[in-house]
Amino acid sequence: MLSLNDDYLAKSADFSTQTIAIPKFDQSKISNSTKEKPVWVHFGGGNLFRCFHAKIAQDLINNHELTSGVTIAETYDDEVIEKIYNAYHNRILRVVMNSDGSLEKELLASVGEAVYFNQASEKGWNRLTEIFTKPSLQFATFSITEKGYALTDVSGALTQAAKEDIQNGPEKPKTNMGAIAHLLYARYNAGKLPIAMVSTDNFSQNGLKLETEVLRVAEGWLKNGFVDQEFIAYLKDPKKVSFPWTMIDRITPNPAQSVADRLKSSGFADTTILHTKKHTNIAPFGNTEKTHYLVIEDNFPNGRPQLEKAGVILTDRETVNDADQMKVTACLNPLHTALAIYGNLLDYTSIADELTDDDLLGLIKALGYKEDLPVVKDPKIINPKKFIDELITMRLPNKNIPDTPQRIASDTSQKIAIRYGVTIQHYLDDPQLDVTSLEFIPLVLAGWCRYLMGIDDNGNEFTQSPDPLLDNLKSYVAGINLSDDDQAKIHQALKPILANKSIFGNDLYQIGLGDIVEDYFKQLIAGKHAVRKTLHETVKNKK
Ligand SMILES: NC(=O)c1ccc[n+]([C@@H]2O[C@H](COP(=O)([O-])OP(=O)(O)OC[C@H]3O[C@@H](n4cnc5c(N)ncnc54)[C@H](O)[C@@H]3O)[C@@H](O)[C@H]2O)c1
Ligand SMILES: O=P(O)(O)OC[C@@H](O)[C@@H](O)[C@H](O)[C@H](O)CO
Repeated sequence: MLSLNDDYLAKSADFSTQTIAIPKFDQSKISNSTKEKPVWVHFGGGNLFRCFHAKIAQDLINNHELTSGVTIAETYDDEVIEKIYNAYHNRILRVVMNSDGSLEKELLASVGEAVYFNQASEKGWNRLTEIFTKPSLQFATFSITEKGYALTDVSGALTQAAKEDIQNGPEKPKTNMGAIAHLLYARYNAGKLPIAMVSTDNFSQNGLKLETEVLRVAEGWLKNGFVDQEFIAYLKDPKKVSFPWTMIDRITPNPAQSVADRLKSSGFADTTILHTKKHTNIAPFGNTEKTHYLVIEDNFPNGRPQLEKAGVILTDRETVNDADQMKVTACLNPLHTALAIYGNLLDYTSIADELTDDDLLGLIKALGYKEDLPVVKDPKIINPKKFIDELITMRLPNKNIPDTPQRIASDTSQKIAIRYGVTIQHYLDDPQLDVTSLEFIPLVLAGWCRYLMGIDDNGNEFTQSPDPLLDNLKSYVAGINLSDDDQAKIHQALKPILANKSIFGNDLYQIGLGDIVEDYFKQLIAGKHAVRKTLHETVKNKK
């Protein structure tokens, strides 16, 4: 059996027999230069990083475009560093799952160092702080999930941790954004060194969000006398600290047992999937799809490697924003979340299987083509109609991709405003359009309220995916039972959810959608199999 920890250069013939591509470089040299002259730090070493960013770095190192590797900084899950990075010499087996059933395998050794960067670990905290004082550091990327940026709670007020960070100053903040502001303060004190801070998380204007939240902490420190105005000026000077916007697209499911089994039977030993206490599902291997897009605003004040040589599109902010709005708010992620919600209610555990269900296929087609596409601005670099066509006909139905509605349903409360709220806002802003003409977005939002009940369409309980607001949201619908048809009771249960601007971007009642969602919800709870019936009738009538 071959292992990730084997000497891949000495055993290159064995790796070749198993059709595993190997690095063209000596990992120890790259690790040393990463430690001495770090260039690229990545926050959140989860599956997306392992399958996408790490491969970009590997291609650049292979082609001598990058002379040091990536430093992983994990702020959240210490098990990931210890049991997945360090235990395997920071290596990754990346598997691309083609639609013809074949697997493309590559051993990635582009991570040079992996650090648990959390105030609970003095060693990791000091090490990353030191890295941020190095002039060689050019940029940091992030894939820490949408909730990783939060400083406020559901009511829009600062969380307790955020208040404490602002109160206690830059030494040892607890929140991610406080910790990032701490690092930038160290970089400022090291000579106002330049850097690009590049969010690659799935939400519109992700760079702006990162910038706003870091500044929120820093300005709190200014007010409390911990930092001077010059630090704020440094953060706001794009020639010193930039926050480029990005669009990232690559369906990267959690590592799947089916892939582990295929690797094992081909003679690869490291296939144990780890489910951490903090709910990260991760393994020595990562599995991803072939299709991918990474579009980044070209604003790197300390320079950058030739990322375009590894397939990254570098462009201006407007084009990034258009591409991102196209993908995240219209042509992919809203369709994904619709499949996640209805997939759970209808007991699906595979996205590819859902695509064989005419009602679900009809739902995402109606959402994408009828309601989202008309308000999408063409980013020019990717054609929106072709993008949906490719998604619906090739990417989602790929049976070789083990993606699940359960993965996509995690943190839905954090994603609704982005995945549906932006389109709703376009309908509100355009005098030619009528927001109350929308049918499928309200059907999905009603489906989400139905999902919060934790009862599937057969009347059985199902396990909901993790979500920071889940307990709170579930409490509102706790008194609702299947077959309830008391409109006042339904209204009382749904009002605190549907009126919440931080979830939807608007109070849905104020814009005329609240009653439409309530109406669908009433149909969806009409009894067992009412979800199927409502979905079928709504989709059928619109074909
Ligand atoms: N997986 C995909 O298909 C995909 C594609 C495009 C974009 N994305 C973006 O990347 C993000 C991560 O996806 P993934 O597949 O790597 O997920 P994952 O579950 O494999 O990894 C999540 C990573 O984020 C960290 N994390 C989780 N909660 C955190 C918190 N509160 N604060 C800081 N770090 C936290 C985890 O420790 C882990 O490193 C997504 O949320 C999304 O924004 C994912
Ligand atoms: O990663 P999340 O949790 O923001 O969303 C789940 C999926 O919709 C997402 O990961 C997609 O697979 C991805 O956006 C495809 O590029």
